[in-house]
Amino acid sequence: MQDDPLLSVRDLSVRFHTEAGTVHAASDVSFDVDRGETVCIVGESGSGKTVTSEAITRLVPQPPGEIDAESVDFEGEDLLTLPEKRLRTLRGGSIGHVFQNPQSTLNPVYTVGRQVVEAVRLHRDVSKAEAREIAVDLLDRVGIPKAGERFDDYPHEFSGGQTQRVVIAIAIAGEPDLLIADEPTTALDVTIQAQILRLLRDIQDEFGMGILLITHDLGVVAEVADRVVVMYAGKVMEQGSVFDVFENPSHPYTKALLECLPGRRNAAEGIGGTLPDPTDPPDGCRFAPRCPHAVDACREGDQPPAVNVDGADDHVASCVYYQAGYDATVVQNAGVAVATDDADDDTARTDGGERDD
Ligand SMILES: Nc1ncnc2c1ncn2[C@@H]1O[C@H](COP(=O)(O)OP(=O)(O)OP(=O)(O)O)[C@@H](O)[C@H]1O
Ligand code: NI
Repeated sequence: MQDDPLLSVRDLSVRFHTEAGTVHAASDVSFDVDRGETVCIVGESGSGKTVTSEAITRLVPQPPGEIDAESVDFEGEDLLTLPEKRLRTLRGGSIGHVFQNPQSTLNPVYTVGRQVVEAVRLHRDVSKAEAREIAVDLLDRVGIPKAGERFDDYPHEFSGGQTQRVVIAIAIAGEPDLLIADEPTTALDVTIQAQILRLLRDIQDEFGMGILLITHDLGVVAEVADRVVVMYAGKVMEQGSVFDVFENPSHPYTKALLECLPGRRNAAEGIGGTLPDPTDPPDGCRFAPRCPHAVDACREGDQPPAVNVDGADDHVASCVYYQAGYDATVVQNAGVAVATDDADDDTARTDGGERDD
């Protein structure tokens, strides 16, 4: 018997009604996050990662936003139709959220300790003194040295890496089952970045929570993901286990992204062209205008359905070439597979998603 996923998102779409027109920020996005699992949403800037993650708990302001979905199921409740009051209990409680801009999470006029205490008391019925104890413990656990002494310091007295640790402490204050972390390491240098990723992993091991991690950095994905959702221009292009997606990238967009990794063919140039206008996305596959393999069928109708690309039934790509009557080898054999025969270049290779510590 298999447990239901912790989070199950089906056909989630987010539009913004603006003076310039309707922005199609995310369209028919579907994925699951299991308990204890890390799912990464990856894609270029503007592909709809943040909007998707914030729509899960309906944080996208409506209006100008408009969220719809078949369902957004979290622990048996449909977040899409849940009363706002219940949703507020879940936010910061069962669902922790680390926002893309950590500075905006902390209020500069209150001490860090007070803000962690507030997060604790919001979701746990404890006295002030107990909350303080829990807060110090949380700060300690996320690696703030001498947490008790730092308790009454203000946010500006913390470095970027420490600020991110505090933000994570606040996000886990409610002992979440799901942690949504939006580019949690982007602003940090590589050493600190590695520490923060390790911290998230340690917390996950301890609490068994599911993590939805948003990043544009494939290096981060290789480091932490169990599964990967590749987004482009608001649509899911490909998804599968980290092993399948890195070893057998199947959508031309995923291949193009991987070719931009350090040491790869397009490391310097990046993917040619730009994202389509989100108020007027192209017909057919949204990547077609930049795709070297695009044929007429790629420019017609809707985004191609997600179809199984190999034996693994959870590895799917939304590409015309995997449909009956097309020769999938045209896209499968192109690109990354031939780009590297350099054994040193293992940036994109992972050990099948296994953790190496
Ligand atoms: N409040 C808003 N009003 C109008 N358009 C918006 C709004 N918020 C986001 N968008 C648009 O939605 C699209 C997706 O944005 P989103 O922030 O989700 O991208 P992202 O993948 O998170 O990018 P980044 O890597 O830069 O964080 C973009 O075209 C963006 O301009
Ligand atoms: Ni974002």
